[in-house]
Amino acid sequence: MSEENILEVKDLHVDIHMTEGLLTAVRGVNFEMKKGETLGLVGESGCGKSLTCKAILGINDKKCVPGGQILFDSEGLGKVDLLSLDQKGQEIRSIRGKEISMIFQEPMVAFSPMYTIGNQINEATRLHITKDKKKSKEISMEVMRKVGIANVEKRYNQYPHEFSGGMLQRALIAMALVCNPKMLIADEPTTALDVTIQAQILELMKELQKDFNMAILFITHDLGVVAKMCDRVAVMYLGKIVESADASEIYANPQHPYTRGLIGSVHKIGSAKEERLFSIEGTVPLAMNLPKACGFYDRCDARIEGLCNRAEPELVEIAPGHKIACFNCPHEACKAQRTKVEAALAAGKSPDESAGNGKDKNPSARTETSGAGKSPAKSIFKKKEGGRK
Ligand SMILES: Nc1ncnc2c1ncn2[C@@H]1O[C@H](COP(=O)(O)OP(=O)(O)OP(=O)(O)O)[C@@H](O)[C@H]1O
Repeated sequence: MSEENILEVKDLHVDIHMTEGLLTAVRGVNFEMKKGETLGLVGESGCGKSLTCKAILGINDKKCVPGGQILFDSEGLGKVDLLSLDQKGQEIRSIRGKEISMIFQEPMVAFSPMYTIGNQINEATRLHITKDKKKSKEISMEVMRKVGIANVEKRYNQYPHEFSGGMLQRALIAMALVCNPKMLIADEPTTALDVTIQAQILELMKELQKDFNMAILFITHDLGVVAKMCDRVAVMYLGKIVESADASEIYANPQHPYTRGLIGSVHKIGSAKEERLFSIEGTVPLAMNLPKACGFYDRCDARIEGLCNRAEPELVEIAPGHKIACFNCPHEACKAQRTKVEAALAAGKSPDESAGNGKDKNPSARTETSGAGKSPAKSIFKKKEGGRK
């Protein structure tokens, strides 16, 4: 594990054993996070973002089975593979909540309505920092002040229903930060808030990140939030990362057709009124019995027939720090992968060694198995009918 990294996720898989069959929800995800940086994990609903995060914390359902490696630079345990730890054992519990914290999108669900806010923040303080009641209350109140909760003495003894949505999200952030974690996982932390409160919370998170010098893994489908918050971005589709780069590079120079679609679907302030928003036709297919093909094939307007429906591209680096998994990309590294896979297919060999995860159950070409009941799309980027005038 590299010295500058706090986290390295290597070939992460999450398989879900359903009565209908095996759902390969996360299919070989690789990324790393440097100390103190913010990485945005972006993608549509159902592409595997939350399962990836829950695998890091070891809080996935029993039926969701992770594989691969999640290396974490822990204070107490040194460099450790989180997946090798007993997911209910003492070691992972000494990391979860203390060294790695998480905030969710729904603070109302995260807090129990039965206990006061102070009591719940204090629970983490007592568990991980000090058993001394007076001291732990002081620490909890201090962090409540830090996240901008006024009148802390009164607020400490109030119940969740007495807090507004924005204030409750601040309290949730306080609970996540009370142990001074090295890493924070923020799963859509502002989705449930209105835009002005959203902006305040994002600003607060940025300030606190500097104060606490922590890395943030930011899960979102909102590219506006990514632009504001993230140093780097990993775009996920159907359980895989299809593009990753610095945030500024992703916006200036998106290469994967899916990333271009996501960016095109965000309205930019200052753009002409007549300019219409793009929508990506179809939905993320269900990752069950996937054929050997690019996961985005059915929705892609840049697909290459006979190739994208027969092999799955791997992530290749096209510029320092910029990776993409697409056969139809003009960069040399992508062209080299394409040539190799085409040669393997022409020779009647499996292209698995050149590209594709080789774990798919159905080796047939992707024809009718489009998943999620979609008809094969002619173009993914359909201009919205009756767009802005
Ligand atoms: N406990 C579970 N049981 C069955 N299927 C699950 C479970 N958790 C997740 N899935 C499925 O795994 C896939 C990935 O889910 P995940 O929650 O990681 O997606 P996501 O990208 O975080 O979406 P969202 O933005 O909606 O949270 C989806 O098809 C989802 O329905």
